[in-house]
Amino acid sequence: MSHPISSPFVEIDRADWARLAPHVPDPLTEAEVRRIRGTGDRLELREVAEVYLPLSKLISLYRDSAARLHRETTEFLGAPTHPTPFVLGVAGSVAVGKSTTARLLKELLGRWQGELRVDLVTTDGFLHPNRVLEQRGIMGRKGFPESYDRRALLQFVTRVKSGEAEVRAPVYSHLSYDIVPGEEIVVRRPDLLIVEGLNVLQPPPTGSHLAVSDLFDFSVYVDARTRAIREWYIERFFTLKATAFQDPQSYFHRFADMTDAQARAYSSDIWDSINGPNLVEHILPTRSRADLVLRKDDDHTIRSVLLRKV
Ligand SMILES: Nc1ncnc2c1ncn2[C@@H]1O[C@H](COP(=O)(O)OP(=O)(O)O)[C@@H](O)[C@H]1O
Ligand SMILES: CC(C)(COP(=O)(O)O)[C@@H](O)C(=O)NCCC(=O)O
Repeated sequence: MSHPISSPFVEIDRADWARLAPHVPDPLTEAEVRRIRGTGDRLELREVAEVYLPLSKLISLYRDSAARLHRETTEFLGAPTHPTPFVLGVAGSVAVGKSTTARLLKELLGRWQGELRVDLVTTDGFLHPNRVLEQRGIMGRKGFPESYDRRALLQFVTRVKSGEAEVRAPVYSHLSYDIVPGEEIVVRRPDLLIVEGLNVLQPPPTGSHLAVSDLFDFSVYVDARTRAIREWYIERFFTLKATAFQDPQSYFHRFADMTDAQARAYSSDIWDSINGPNLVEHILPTRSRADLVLRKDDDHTIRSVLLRKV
């Protein structure tokens, strides 16, 4: 008789998790929460206090432990070694709210123990430019593992993790729907690097030995029901249609004057042909590789936290 695979996580109900919150008076202002909150997300100050403060505390425990291990290893080797940045991965579907989570953690962790230098990099900068995607006939697979220059991403994180003084990453624009030629972000030996993207928890592709997730000291997967994320994607499309798409520079400007029926049909189609299949085939299977899962309800609020059994 085969046994069901038991979960690698313990699930902690939001109310129990909130009791672990350290006392931090006014961690962020309303204006800061508004600035951090992505289009369509419902992040509230209450969620910052109840969910993200305990999470920041936990991540800082992992960071302290990594620093201690580093000190002890240096002592053991009897040779000085430089401390390396702590690397945090944030994964999840398109439209699940990963970028809000990543921006919020950057803000909270940066203020946690004095002034920590935290840098945030999104993996869209490592997408192949549209020109290459077109050449390879994979424009309809933007966001799938093969649409990224995975080697360049791995090299980037390896160089940051190994303490290089200055490491550069390319930049993607949702406005032009492409890599921005000549633009880059520069990472200079941060204390902590956050790497956010759909595919950051992928195992190494066949023939490679290492994946970017092998360099993570901690990882968070933002999770919700697939049906709910589909609705969030479509709702966000409507909001973007009324805002970002109105910009004549936007790649999506041609959709700015769509009727509601056309917008629903078009965004459902993108979801059903690209983002939905990518979630089911590639992203969801990586959830169990995370150290922690934030599970959202259909109204976007975080319902529970799943923590890897240690
Ligand atoms: N076409 C677009 N135009 C402008 N902003 C966009 C567009 N698509 C997505 N965004 C923004 O880009 C960010 C990342 O979106 P996404 O990759 O879907 O991840 P998530 O919703 O999990 O943060 C979000 O803040 C979203 O609002
Ligand atoms: C740019 C993205 C692939 C996300 O990139 P990430 O930063 O997660 O690597 C995604 O937001 C996207 O634009 N997907 C293409 C399909 C669509 O237009 O929704």
